[in-house]
Amino acid sequence: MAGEAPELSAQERAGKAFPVSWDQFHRDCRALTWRLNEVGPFHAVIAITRGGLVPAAIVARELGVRVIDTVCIASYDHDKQGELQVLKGISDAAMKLGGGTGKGLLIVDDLVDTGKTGKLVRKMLPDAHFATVYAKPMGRPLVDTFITEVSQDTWIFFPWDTALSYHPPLRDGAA
Ligand SMILES: O=P(O)(O)OC[C@H]1O[C@H](OP(=O)(O)OP(=O)(O)O)[C@H](O)[C@@H]1O
Ligand SMILES: O=c1[nH]c(=O)c2nc[nH]c2[nH]1
Ligand SMILES: [Mg+2]
Repeated sequence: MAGEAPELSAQERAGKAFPVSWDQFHRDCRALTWRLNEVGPFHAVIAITRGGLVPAAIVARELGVRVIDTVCIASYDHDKQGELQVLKGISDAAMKLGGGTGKGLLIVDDLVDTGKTGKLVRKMLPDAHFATVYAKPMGRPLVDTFITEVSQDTWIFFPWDTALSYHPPLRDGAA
């Protein structure tokens, strides 16, 4: 409608940017594994796709876990969160390994923001251990282990979503 302010995306509302390089992400995933190594062993890793696939591969490699399953959830369309859609649930084989409740399973995602995604997966596997690399305050209570907390008004830019580009000098008004 004319005169109405356009709705801001989650990224625009966030305001602050936290860009993460591949190198930094790999290091943070390794740091996460150091913590998880004290908690395991785990029968399987469950990656929340798609963002959880990259940390799940690194964590599983470091922990020596070879059984990996996915739970496929779509919510953010680029940077706007809509209704959560479970596109693929946890496999029967992984469910069996976790005794039906997720005991001994490790859920991995790249981050928790509002916690909506994490809450849904926790409902599926209440006894699983939930690990993320990054956590914002709203989602933090849902996570058992994470590495870095960023403020709620920060948008994390992952290396698989970004590319190197020219940045104007601060003097010319760059943020
Ligand atoms: O705590 P929440 O507010 O629910 O947000 C966190 C979720 O959002 C992102 O996934 P997204 O839905 O963008 O899908 P993707 O992993 O396929 O990029 C991220 O990877 C988490 O899974
Ligand atoms: O790339 C992303 N960065 C974020 O901070 C975020 N929060 C929810 N979903 C997200 N995706
Ligand atoms: Mg995700």
